[in-house]
Amino acid sequence: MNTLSNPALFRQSCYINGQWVDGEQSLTVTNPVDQSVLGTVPSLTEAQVNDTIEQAHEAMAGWSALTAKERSKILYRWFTLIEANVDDLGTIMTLEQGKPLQEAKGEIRYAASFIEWFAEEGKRVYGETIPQTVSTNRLSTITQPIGVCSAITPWNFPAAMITRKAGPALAAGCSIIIKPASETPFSALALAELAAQAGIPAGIFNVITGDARTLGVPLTQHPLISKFSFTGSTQVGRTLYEQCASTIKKTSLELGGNAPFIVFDDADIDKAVASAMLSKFRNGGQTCVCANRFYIHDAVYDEFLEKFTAQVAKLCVGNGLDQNTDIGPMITRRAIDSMQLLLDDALAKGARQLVLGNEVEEQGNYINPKILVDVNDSMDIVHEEIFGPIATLIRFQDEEDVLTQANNTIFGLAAYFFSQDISRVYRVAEKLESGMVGINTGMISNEVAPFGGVKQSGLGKEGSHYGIEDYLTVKYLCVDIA
Ligand SMILES: NC(=O)C1=CN([C@@H]2O[C@H](COP(=O)(O)OP(=O)(O)OC[C@H]3O[C@@H](n4cnc5c(N)ncnc54)[C@H](OP(=O)(O)O)[C@@H]3O)[C@@H](O)[C@H]2O)C=CC1
Ligand SMILES: O=C(O)CCCC(=O)O
Repeated sequence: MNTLSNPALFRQSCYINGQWVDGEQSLTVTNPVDQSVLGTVPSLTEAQVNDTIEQAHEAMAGWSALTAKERSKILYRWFTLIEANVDDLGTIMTLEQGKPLQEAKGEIRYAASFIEWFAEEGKRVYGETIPQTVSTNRLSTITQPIGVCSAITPWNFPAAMITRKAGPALAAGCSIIIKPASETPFSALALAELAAQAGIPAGIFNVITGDARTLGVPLTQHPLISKFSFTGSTQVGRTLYEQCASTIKKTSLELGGNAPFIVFDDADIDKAVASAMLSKFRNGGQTCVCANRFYIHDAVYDEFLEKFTAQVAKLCVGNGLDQNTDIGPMITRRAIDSMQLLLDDALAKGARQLVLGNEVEEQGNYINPKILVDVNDSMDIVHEEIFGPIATLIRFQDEEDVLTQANNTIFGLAAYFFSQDISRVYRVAEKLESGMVGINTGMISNEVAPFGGVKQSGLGKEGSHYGIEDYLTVKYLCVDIA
């Protein structure tokens, strides 16, 4: 981290109640490029987490008493500081997460956009008046901050998944405690440093690190936590949802996906190919909204495959700090091992892997982009989240049939399709079982639109004007004026 222009952003302590706090034990954080040690972070005890929650609860009284406009000004300062430090924050992210530097800086801007958006949106939280049912009654609602919030976030978007939760929480008047993924805590701690510089009061934005199970228990079960938000795997989401049940917490879950990417015979193929590249290979394929299964109409299959293969063959695998790199290292060796199991299963069941000609030696956490053809529904790779740079192609002929295949999954996060027929656009968009649909585009994420899934991809919406609702309660007031 000695290349940072602002070394204060590299913090190796937790940020709790306005203080930098250490633990008796620590976790080591490594660079996925070569497993070299970047630094350590504390491994907190459950007792330290309980103290953090109590302090966040006390701090919330002052923060929620500010006007929305006062909170907005402070959040706006945080946004400005994040943008001003994009180079250093991007470097920290590339070093701990692996994604190419330009992509990392893009994520920092994306992360900042949630703070800016909710700084504004916090000022537009309204109650309402309701026509009475008894003439002497006056009925209305007020909205109030829900209380202390907790969040557990993943390594694939180490900054944006934090601000997408902290932005609305703070704008609503809540305090929040974040547990980032153990692979990528430094991006979270750098955000905490900037939160402090922005003047966010002590106890309102807290970042804690340590063993996931130890920290997860109080974050999901402490009675003073009112709302829990999680982004990560469906498997862990299920466990945390169960843990939240014991104290009936309001819960948002943004879990795994298995996005279909359908190219109809009336599609603009060049556009579909360009979008496929974005959707499949963003963050090396380690994104919950990445295309996981490509369904290509028989009539355009050969054209799509030829053009797609030509583009994939240009991708460069390497260190994210190198300017030419398109795909950095995967986050862990374990991630590659899981992909290998899916590949082996698919190849054993008749899939073919194309030779692209740009392959590098697959050592450490590096994996080449791959295209599999002759893929079918019997293969695990069609049903599980790949989370890596492997594109699987399936031919189809019939719209109804491809919809049945696309919907044949427990997941329902994102779906994409390409068609220039307006009737088909509405017909297919309405029938796809997913929370988000990209139509003639492979990029759907931004701060102004509701991000979230259906089925076992999760609960709730993040970003957009819906995103703040999860951090508010609606209180109904009934006044008898007789
Ligand atoms: N929807 C999405 O965006 C994501 C989906 N995934 C999917 O999950 C797969 C596995 O990735 P993985 O990193 O293991 O994802 P996880 O779901 O295990 O990790 C996400 C977050 O949950 C935490 N966590 C894990 N187990 C517990 C627990 N028992 N109690 C409390 N917190 C917990 C992790 O902490 P710690 O890091 O300390 O273990 C991390 O902060 C990926 O291959 C991908 O398919 C992964 C990440 C994001
Ligand atoms: O994969 C994820 O969980 C983060 C989604 C990134 C995005 O907002 O597009």
